[in-house]
Amino acid sequence: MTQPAGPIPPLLLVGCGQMGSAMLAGWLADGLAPSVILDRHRADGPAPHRIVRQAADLPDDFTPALIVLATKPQKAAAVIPDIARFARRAPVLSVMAGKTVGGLAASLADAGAPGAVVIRAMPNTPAAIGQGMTVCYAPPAATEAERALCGRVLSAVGDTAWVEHEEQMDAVTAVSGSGPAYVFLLAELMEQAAVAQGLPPDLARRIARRTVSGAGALMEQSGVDAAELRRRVTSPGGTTQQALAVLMEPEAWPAAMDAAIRAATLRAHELAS
Ligand SMILES: NC(=O)c1ccc[n+]([C@@H]2O[C@H](COP(=O)([O-])OP(=O)(O)OC[C@H]3O[C@@H](n4cnc5c(N)ncnc54)[C@H](OP(=O)(O)O)[C@@H]3O)[C@@H](O)[C@H]2O)c1
Ligand code: PRO
Repeated sequence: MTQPAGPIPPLLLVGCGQMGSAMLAGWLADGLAPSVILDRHRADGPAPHRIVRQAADLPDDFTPALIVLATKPQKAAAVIPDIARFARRAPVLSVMAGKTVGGLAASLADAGAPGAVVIRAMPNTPAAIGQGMTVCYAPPAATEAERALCGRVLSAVGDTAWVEHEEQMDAVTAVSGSGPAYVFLLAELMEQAAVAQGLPPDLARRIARRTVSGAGALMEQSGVDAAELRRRVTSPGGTTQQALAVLMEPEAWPAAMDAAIRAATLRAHELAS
């Protein structure tokens, strides 16, 4: 789908915690039209954007191009009545894990916004530096213009993809939504193991971080398959082969990653209700 060019249209960002502020950083870097950030913790924000602590501070005729819902899924029931009056005029883009389009639309209808358009997206925190991965789902009722609007907003913070089946969003959440945490854990564990081998902590931290970020950048820039890049590091009879024999045992990383993604997918499904 071709993304419209030009500035990112005015948003109402509801919830500006870890994910909301990561997206906001990316939007600010890409030229965000004057927008409103609704979050009870932020005291100030970058001009010309307006920070409000509560939805009641916004006038009834306030009409953003898009409402981005970035509170915890557990806060959905509390926040929806706050935004329903704006959702009568603007589509809602939810980044909440688990919460379904149908469930959110029903809650909005109960709160006075029948027929509100809800589109789902699952971004990740590298959005803060324009390196995010966001997967989106739009119900059949969403118009092409509404899809394009969400695509424009999300492509400002990285790569985007769409799924046809909403159920797939749970596995997406487990892989790319939560995924940065798995990569950061890898850096943590490599650092700890380096210290255990007698390296000074500062050097251990530096080489672990740089190895993870450098490998990620190489994978991105080369476009070569991860498995082939792995093979290029693995000299026959060398050190990597010894390490991979441990990690690639079926009961080691393959089983652990499969179980982890399964557990996260299940949790995303549970968060729907
Ligand atoms: N973190 C990630 O990597 C990530 C990735 C993809 C998607 N997500 C999704 O993004 C959403 C936010 O996650 P997060 O990690 O950013 O959570 P977070 O850091 O807790 O941010 C949510 C923010 O929204 C505020 N908030 C809650 N209710 C509000 C209300 N009624 N009015 C105004 N502000 C309100 C919260 O304040 P209080 O703390 O006072 O409630 C908090 O500042 C979740 O649904 C999550 O599934 C997160
Ligand atoms: N952070 C959210 C969670 O842990 C959703 C994906 C990443 O539930």
